[in-house]
Amino acid sequence: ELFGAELGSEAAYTFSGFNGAIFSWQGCTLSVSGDNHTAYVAGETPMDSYINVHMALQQLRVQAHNGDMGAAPRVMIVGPEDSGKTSLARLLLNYAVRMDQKPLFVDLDTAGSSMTVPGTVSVTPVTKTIDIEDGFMGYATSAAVSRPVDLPLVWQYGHELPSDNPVLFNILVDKMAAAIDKRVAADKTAAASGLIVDTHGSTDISKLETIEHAIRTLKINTLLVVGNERMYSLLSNRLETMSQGLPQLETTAIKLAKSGGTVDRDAAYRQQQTSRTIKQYFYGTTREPLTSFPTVVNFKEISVLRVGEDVRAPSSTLPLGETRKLTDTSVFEVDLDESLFHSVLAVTDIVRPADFVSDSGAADAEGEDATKPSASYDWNEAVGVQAIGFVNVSKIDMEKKRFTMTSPVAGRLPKQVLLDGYVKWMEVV
Ligand SMILES: Nc1ncnc2c1ncn2[C@@H]1O[C@H](COP(=O)(O)OP(=O)(O)OP(=O)(O)O)[C@@H](O)[C@H]1O
Repeated sequence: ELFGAELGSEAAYTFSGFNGAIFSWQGCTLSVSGDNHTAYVAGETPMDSYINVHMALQQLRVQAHNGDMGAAPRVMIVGPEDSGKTSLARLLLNYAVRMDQKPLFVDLDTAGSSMTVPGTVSVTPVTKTIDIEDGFMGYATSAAVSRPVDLPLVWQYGHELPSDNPVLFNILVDKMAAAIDKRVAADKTAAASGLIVDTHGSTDISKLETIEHAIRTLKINTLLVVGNERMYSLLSNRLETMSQGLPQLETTAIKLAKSGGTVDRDAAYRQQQTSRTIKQYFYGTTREPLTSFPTVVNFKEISVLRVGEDVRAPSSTLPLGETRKLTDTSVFEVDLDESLFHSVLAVTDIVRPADFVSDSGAADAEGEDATKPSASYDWNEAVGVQAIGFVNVSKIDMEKKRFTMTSPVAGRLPKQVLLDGYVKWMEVV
């Protein structure tokens, strides 16, 4: 198995830019070939404890299928960076699917989004095992091609870490919880199968307020703490305090060991993986390629918004003694200029008034504060709006005041209001 998905015997699989562990319950012979690989046989594995967790979750699902809906496992995985949280989520999802369950995968790992571009949060119904070679993006791509009901629901957060803008992050989790409630009300199997929530890696207890909010909002009943004793102990205490204020919240924390094989990724490796994920969003995977199309858009046809403090104006640039007032959910109209080059923007379904004249005015606003809120229109509906897709700004013509945007959907941009993100991506031909 690879993270819970069964490998075929005598089958060949191709991996690139990937680390992982192949596990066998009975032993097997593997033939490995290719460049730059480090293949070894591990002596120790936490797989026994992982399968025990799966069996316990499965029992809860059976209870839920038998009518005790409150038992449905709502699992959140937390732990330090590179402790194997996403891999454990993948394993638990795969085991659930192999037992005919339909869990929801909630991705709160904003910097390392698995199913779509980074800087987002998403929820995806998982009805098939996660692609062995192409992972979560392979799952999302095949959903885009042939199973639209399994496509993720995505919200553009636009910042790297949950702690960058906790107010906005919590609003998005609330929106997501409402979408999940709707989904599980309409699908009993999904409701009983529960959720698996992946989170951003952190051990900084002072930054765990977003985790606590998500535990409450997503009604998490099982908290898996991977690879950090101290975090387990602190969170167990916090859960006790939280349940005093919220008696209906019963969350059990379980401590799990990190797999010895997990790889500590440096910034360059993470960057490479981010770039690969974005490329797969626009161009699919080797087995399921997608086509992206360039679309030319005039500045006056679109508005690009940003929710929360603008990253281009750091606090360090303020006059001495002045502090920035965090206006976490203020909506800013971003100036249309070269700073948007290579940006990955979310397409929203916000309708711009027909007579709207953008005050971002591109070069006209030169020298002005790029973060000034738009005076001409109240964009508040942009807070917590769902992303219906993403485009990449691949060219900017300042003279003719137009962008070329790459989009996996052909034709004109369907809507004119876009949300800025934090990632930049340059297509390398
Ligand atoms: N048992 C294993 N053997 C080898 N590689 C592994 C194993 N488990 C995970 N990995 C690899 O280690 C890296 C980190 O794992 P993973 O992404 O699951 O960690 P994470 O805790 O989710 O990270 P993040 O800090 O992004 O939240 C990934 O490249 C993953 O493919």
